[in-house]
Amino acid sequence: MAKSQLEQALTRLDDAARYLDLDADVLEKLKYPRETTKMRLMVRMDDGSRKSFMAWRCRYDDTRGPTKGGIRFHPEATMDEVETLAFWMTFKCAVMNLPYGGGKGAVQVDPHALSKAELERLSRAYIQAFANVIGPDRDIPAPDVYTNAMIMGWMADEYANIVGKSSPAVITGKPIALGGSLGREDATARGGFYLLRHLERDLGVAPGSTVAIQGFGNAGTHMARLVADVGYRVVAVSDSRVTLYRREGLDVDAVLAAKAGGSLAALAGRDGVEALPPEAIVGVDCDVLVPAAMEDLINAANAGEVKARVIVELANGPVTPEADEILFRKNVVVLPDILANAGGVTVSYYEWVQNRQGFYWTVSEIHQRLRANMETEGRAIWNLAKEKNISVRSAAYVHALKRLAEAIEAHGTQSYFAS
Ligand SMILES: NC(=O)C1=CN([C@@H]2O[C@H](COP(=O)(O)OP(=O)(O)OC[C@H]3O[C@@H](n4cnc5c(N)ncnc54)[C@H](OP(=O)(O)O)[C@@H]3O)[C@@H](O)[C@H]2O)C=CC1
Ligand SMILES: O=C(O)CCC(=O)C(=O)O
Repeated sequence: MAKSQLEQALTRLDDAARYLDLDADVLEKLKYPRETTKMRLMVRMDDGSRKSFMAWRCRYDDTRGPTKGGIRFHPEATMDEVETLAFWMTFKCAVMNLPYGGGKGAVQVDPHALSKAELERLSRAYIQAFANVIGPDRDIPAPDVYTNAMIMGWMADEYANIVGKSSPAVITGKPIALGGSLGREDATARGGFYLLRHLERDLGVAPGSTVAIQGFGNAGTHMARLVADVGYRVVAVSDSRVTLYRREGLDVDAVLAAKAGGSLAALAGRDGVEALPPEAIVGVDCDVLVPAAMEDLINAANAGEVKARVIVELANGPVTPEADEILFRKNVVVLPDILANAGGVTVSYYEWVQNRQGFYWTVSEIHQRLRANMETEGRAIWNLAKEKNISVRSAAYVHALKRLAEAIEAHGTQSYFAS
């Protein structure tokens, strides 16, 4: 029988455990999600009918603090996917030494098929359903695929209505007007960008190197702008419909404008821009490939096509464990999701801290802190990978697992956290 997504993800835990002398309790604790709540949301449509949508929230592990992680609105969302994403959040928060465990949520819906009012009712229904699961000290959602600051604003408002008081620290990635943090909007890309720049010499890339970006939403668009601004050449970008490719480099401003105008394809054929199928981005000739969309993009079937020397995983889980082995043998360096896209949750943490203290930082303070955090954890993981001759992903898991194990043990052997 084929492995579930979570079973596949757990192979990374087993791999990391080989490098540490762990108490068996630690692995037993981390092998299963602590709590997954499943609810069917009933939402009134504009035409007066009611439609139902399956929704989940998983709190995978709260050993190191309240669970933290985004909410995804996607037609193919499943409980297995939510639990896997929550497992990754557990390790991501530990990689960055944030005082959080891992969580994630999703609604199985195509949000593009809803009107704005329907989307708002769906977002509020999610909070009505999960109000007892989430909370500023229990479980703190944020944006993910096909959710954004506007949706987080509606959700924070609904939570405030339910608990009868303003409670901004319950959700991060909010609009600035509702206590959102400066710098959260591009934080996922910026974290990956700071990591890439810090490791340039080790990786053998620099401004002038070529970049291909898969997925052109929050993570992908900001990454395109950041790398182009310092002189990297963005040769390809893709979304769910098309890959645009130009060997000499794309005009990033024009690409951003085309996407904002509704369709990347509008640029096809202009100035030598080629339009290819979305999946063609994997084999594009480039130095740095940046997956910024969904899981399993690079798998056993297409890993051999990768021409990039470096992969920066802004997406969660874009490389399967089988593909990881193929890439490692090909000397392709993968900067793994739990490190490379951790800028998002790190600035979410800053937002939560600012909400709790009621005092807000400037955007340059946010950028400075984020850069320092990415460089500290990134360097430690890079050095560990070199020292043990293992992949950067394995090193990131070992780095996080050490912290998780210490916390599990510190709770005491009779604690429910460790029992
Ligand atoms: N937002 C955040 O703060 C964080 C996000 N991430 C991860 O980054 C990734 C992207 O998230 P985010 O940018 O927020 O999401 P967005 O919803 O903003 O953008 C998603 C992008 O992915 C594209 N896409 C969706 N399905 C496919 C597909 N099958 N093939 C190619 N492209 C596809 C979409 O295409 P189209 O535009 O055509 O719909 C869109 O451009 C996800 O893995 C997410 O979990 C990780 C950390 C934090
Ligand atoms: O900002 C956050 O809290 C979580 C972001 C997220 O869902 C992720 O890192 O995958």
